[in-house]
Amino acid sequence: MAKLGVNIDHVATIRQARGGAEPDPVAAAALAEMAGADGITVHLREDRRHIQDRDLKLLRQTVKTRLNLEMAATEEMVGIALTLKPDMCTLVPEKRQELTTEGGLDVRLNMSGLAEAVGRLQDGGIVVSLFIDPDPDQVKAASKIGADYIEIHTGTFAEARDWKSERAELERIENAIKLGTKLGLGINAGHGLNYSNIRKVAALGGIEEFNIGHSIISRAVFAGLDRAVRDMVDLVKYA
Ligand SMILES: CC(=O)[C@@H](O)[C@H](O)COP(=O)(O)O
Ligand SMILES: NCC(=O)COP(=O)(O)O
Repeated sequence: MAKLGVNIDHVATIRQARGGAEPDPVAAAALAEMAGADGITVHLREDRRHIQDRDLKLLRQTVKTRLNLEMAATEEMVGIALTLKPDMCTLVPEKRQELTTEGGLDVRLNMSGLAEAVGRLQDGGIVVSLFIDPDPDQVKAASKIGADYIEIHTGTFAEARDWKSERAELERIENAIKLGTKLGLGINAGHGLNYSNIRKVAALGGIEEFNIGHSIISRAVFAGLDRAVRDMVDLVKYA
């Protein structure tokens, strides 16, 4: 059965809109866990647009499931991770101007820098995942540099506007799952997944954990976080 990691960045986005103290992503993490989340995901961006260093410190002390820290493979972030020791680090590409992550890491192009970051994090006892597009060359490169997991970027699938491109992207995701599994990588997936499109990806099988944020927090605005997490847990586990 697949697991659900709840990304709580957008709770912090609302807090940062006023620069105050609420809503607190630390409280959101506790509620998500009580509703059945298997893990909590946060993206500490270099520009600190949502999650703050204070959140990360408190989450490390309070998260009872698993804490997955998404971050760029920079010196600053590797240092923070080695001090904080999240259960998993997911290395992601980051652009200052983007509204959200626009694609996967180019592992092939940045092999040596990423290999160094992966090695340093693993030496610190942290499990490392690489957020990549469902591209066989990127899957092979992730395996080559010793990543423990890949997180398959599902954003292109989520944005497909006709069945043909959606089916083509699902096929790419399925092939990436098969190849990654064959190479001994653990497989996670995420980005842009919601209450309608999750079934198709979950039904492929072979994905250990889905990281989902925006759609859950959006539903929580109307239905409450407990209901929103429970509904997604059901979809992820019983697709
Ligand atoms: C890496 C990824 O797919 C998402 O977790 C995303 O980067 C979350 O960060 P934002 O909420 O800033 O888009
Ligand atoms: N890595 C994907 C993630 O954590 C959540 O992405 P989204 O559901 O907010 O698009």
